[in-house]
Amino acid sequence: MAGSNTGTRRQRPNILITGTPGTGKSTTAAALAEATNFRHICVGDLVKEKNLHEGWDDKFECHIINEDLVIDELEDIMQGGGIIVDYHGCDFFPERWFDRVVVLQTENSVLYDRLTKRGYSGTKLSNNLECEIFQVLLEEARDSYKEGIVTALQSNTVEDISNNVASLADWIGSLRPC
Ligand SMILES: Nc1ncnc2c1ncn2[C@@H]1O[C@H](COP(=O)(O)OP(=O)(O)O)[C@@H](O)[C@H]1O
Repeated sequence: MAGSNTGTRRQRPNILITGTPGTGKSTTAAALAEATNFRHICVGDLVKEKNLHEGWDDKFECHIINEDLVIDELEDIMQGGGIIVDYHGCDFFPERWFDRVVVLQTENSVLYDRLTKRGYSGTKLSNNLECEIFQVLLEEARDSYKEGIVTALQSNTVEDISNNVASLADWIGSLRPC
């Protein structure tokens, strides 16, 4: 049964897809949601849509997320299971929300191309590349969740996306009651 890691009674698992910006979280989460009929929640979009922030950070060129508001917004939704959350951070979510935490990783030259295409430059570009080089999100995930539920997956090619989605969909299928 889903939720066995957390002691919850969810019929379907919740999955967190995290990683440095540009590693393919949204693309992977959307494809997995389509394959499984799960609901994809992109926390970055949610923060903008529902104003769950405290303004704009000029230095890092992003919204200053209000973590408490995000948790309040999602708490009830997460109880039902079947949610795929994507966000470039993972240490502030309640541990009990997730049955599986996936950290996407991308080779630096590939990530550089993706981020420059997205218009990142200067400090924002170098901060994100460093974040990937030093595996900041993998360490954050390992510090925040039980070892057995954290998986690092490569996300360099379109084939990687298909393989990652297929293996996560298989895992979800394997949890379904007979
Ligand atoms: N594994 C991959 N192979 C090829 N292109 C990818 C891959 N992952 C992401 N991309 C491309 O990189 C860009 C950023 O992907 P996105 O899913 O928005 O990343 P994130 O949500 O982690 O910021 C998109 O143009 C997407 O199509």
